[in-house]
Amino acid sequence: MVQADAPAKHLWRNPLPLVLASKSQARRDLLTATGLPFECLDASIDERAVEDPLRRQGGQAADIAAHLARAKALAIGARRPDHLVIGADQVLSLEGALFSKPRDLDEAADHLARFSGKTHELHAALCVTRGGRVLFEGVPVARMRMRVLSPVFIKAYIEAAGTNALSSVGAYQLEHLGVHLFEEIEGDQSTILGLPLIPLLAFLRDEGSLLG
Ligand SMILES: Nc1nc2c(ncn2[C@@H]2O[C@H](COP(=O)(O)OP(=O)(O)OP(=O)(O)O)[C@@H](O)[C@H]2O)c(=O)[nH]1
Repeated sequence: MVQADAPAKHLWRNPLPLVLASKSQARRDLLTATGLPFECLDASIDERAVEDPLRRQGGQAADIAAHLARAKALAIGARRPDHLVIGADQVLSLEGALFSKPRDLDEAADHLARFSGKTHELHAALCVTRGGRVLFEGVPVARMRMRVLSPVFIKAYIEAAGTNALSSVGAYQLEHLGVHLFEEIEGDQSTILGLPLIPLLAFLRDEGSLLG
């Protein structure tokens, strides 16, 4: 699916649209907001196969996220060798412990109880490739200070959020009910939602595909 009527297509200097290697609705919405023409393809890589060995070797959150973002971009790049392909991945870290998306609502509640009253980091890796070559990589970080959550609140929040709590790495969607969870946030909204747009657009301007 290519965004045919991209509102900012007049800013786009590349004859080919961008490709977003992602099944994430949040990432698709973020790239749509830029108004640039793009196609979405799900990389469908086995993230655990990439992540588990790195975790066993003591890999840090930023390194793991960067490996996964690169793997997604390169996997789709093999199908779109002439396009600029964007891969992204997010890893949450709390006091050295790494968290992926919760598998069920009980685990989502457990994650929130562990995050309660503490500051966790969201490492949002971005990778842009073309023709099998990595052209840009970055891992901006957001710092999320969560307020102290009572068990009663966590239960009510999970009931209200429902399965939306399973679609994001921190069991929250900041632009929806997740905003109730925080005391202070340090970082760009697009970094928190999983696709750091500021560094992406800066790269595209430097590379010449986007009008500067
Ligand atoms: N809507 C929303 N999504 C968030 C938020 N924080 C993190 N996410 C999403 O959480 C998901 C993190 O999981 P990943 O493994 O990086 O990505 P994914 O969902 O598997 O999607 P792929 O890009 O196809 O790998 C991404 O889809 C992020 O967009 C948020 O505050 N709001």
